[in-house]
Amino acid sequence: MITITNVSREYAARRGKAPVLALQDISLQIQDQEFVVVVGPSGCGKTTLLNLLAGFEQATSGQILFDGKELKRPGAERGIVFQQATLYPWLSVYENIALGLKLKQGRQFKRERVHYFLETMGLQDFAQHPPYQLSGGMQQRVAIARALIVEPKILLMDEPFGALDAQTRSEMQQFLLGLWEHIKATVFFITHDVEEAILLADRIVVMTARPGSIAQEITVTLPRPRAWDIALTEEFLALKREVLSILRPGLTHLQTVHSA
Ligand SMILES: Nc1ncnc2c1ncn2[C@@H]1O[C@H](COP(=O)(O)OP(=O)(O)OP(=O)(O)O)[C@@H](O)[C@H]1O
Repeated sequence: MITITNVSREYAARRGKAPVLALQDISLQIQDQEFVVVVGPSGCGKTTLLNLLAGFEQATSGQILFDGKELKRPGAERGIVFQQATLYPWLSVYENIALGLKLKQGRQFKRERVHYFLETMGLQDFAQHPPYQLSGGMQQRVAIARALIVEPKILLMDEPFGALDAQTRSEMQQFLLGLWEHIKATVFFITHDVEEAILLADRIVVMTARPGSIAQEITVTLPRPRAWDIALTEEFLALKREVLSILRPGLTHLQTVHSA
């Protein structure tokens, strides 16, 4: 479990600019195997929060506990997937996935693990290809495999499908849902896309504009497994309206006036 208590993060003043308070007084608990999605306006501190959980940055005040221990630096129990797949172009898909495994774990073990993930990700025919020969969605699958191969307890995902076209994005959402049912790791996922948030999440954390704080937490009780057409249900639309009314209160008001 991750417990974030009264966390704030200020970036120091730079080149004559005032300091930036990116996050203000964030308190949040993330349960084991929960799928938590953070949505919020641009610049509200979503990536800053993820970087704190990754251990890339330190809170200015407050505390983050991971299974009761203070979280201060990166660790193998936290896998990270960014918007760009950030793969090594001179290594094959196989080698990119194998990167996280240590040599001392033995060749046989390594080979089996990589093959397991190649299969799970539907990449078995591309093992020896360099990543730039793969589509964007496939490259992200390699990045997810690379993060998962060390069996992290939590997967931190920063807009992982943000750079993909709509069709591939939808496929990757379904893929991630299936994978998550299977691996049952905790997922902490950042997105701009409200529909993506509702489709994936057990709980949506809606943030305010900068300085980012938590506007509301919304539990998503839609049944699982979920397919894309759940977005057509009344329950889904009600959730969408709820999230949008927090993110863009003016817009929801206009829609109401228009449909009246
Ligand atoms: N290293 C830094 N130094 C100074 N300011 C920073 C730094 N990193 C982020 N910021 C500022 O902190 C605020 C929060 O940034 P952050 O990237 O966390 O927001 P975000 O919600 O992820 O944004 P987006 O949705 O656009 O990706 C922004 O105003 C940003 O300019």
